[in-house]
Amino acid sequence: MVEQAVLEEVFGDGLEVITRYVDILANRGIDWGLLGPREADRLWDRHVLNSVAVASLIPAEASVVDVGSGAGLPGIPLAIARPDLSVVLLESLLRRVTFLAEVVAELGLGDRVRVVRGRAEECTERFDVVTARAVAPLGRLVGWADHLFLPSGQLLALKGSSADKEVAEAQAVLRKRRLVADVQAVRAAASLEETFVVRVRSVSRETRPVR
Ligand SMILES: C[S@@+](CC[C@H](N)C(=O)[O-])C[C@H]1O[C@@H](n2cnc3c(N)ncnc32)[C@H](O)[C@@H]1O
Repeated sequence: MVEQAVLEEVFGDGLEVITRYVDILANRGIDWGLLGPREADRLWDRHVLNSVAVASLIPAEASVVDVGSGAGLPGIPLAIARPDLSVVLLESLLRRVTFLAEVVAELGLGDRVRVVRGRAEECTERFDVVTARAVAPLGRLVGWADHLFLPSGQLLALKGSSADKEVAEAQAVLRKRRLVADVQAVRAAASLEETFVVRVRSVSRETRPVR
């Protein structure tokens, strides 16, 4: 069980809202089949805090699109932990979009969080940051979503222990698209276990001269 003090450190004024979200996941999320029944006991650490670990890589006031958001991970915990962000939850399946729209309204996040139904490949908006968790292997994900981030932006794929292997396997796709990837170790709070995020950026951004 995660200590209350850690949750306060991570979510600050958003603690009551994230607690309501976890309660929704534990009930409606499982009833609707969006999460397996065995996830009920590990929602905080395996899902919510794992999602928020990526926050340290996201610049202030960024626009974020969470591709394949499912039940709202990582997009909803990120939006609650980081009130400076504006977040689009992009999801292709109608049932999940219906769930997301209900939850965003109930949690009062509608001014900063927008739910969009569609496939990443077909989305024409651009964002500072693309997030994705448990959506597709890195090479395929990059093919679907690299047009979604601005030239100065980045794609952050929450990959955990498979991060290095996925980067190695995606090298051909990355080179072809003039992208570079590195693996960042992140954690939601100093006392929590680290996880690994693949950060994908454009080569031109990496080599741009510093003025
Ligand atoms: C395994 S779920 C993961 C959901 C959530 N990100 C999580 O970590 O729990 C993958 C989700 O991605 C969605 N998805 C798959 N391909 C997609 C695409 N090309 N564009 C948008 N959503 C997609 C699926 O409908 C599904 O909800």
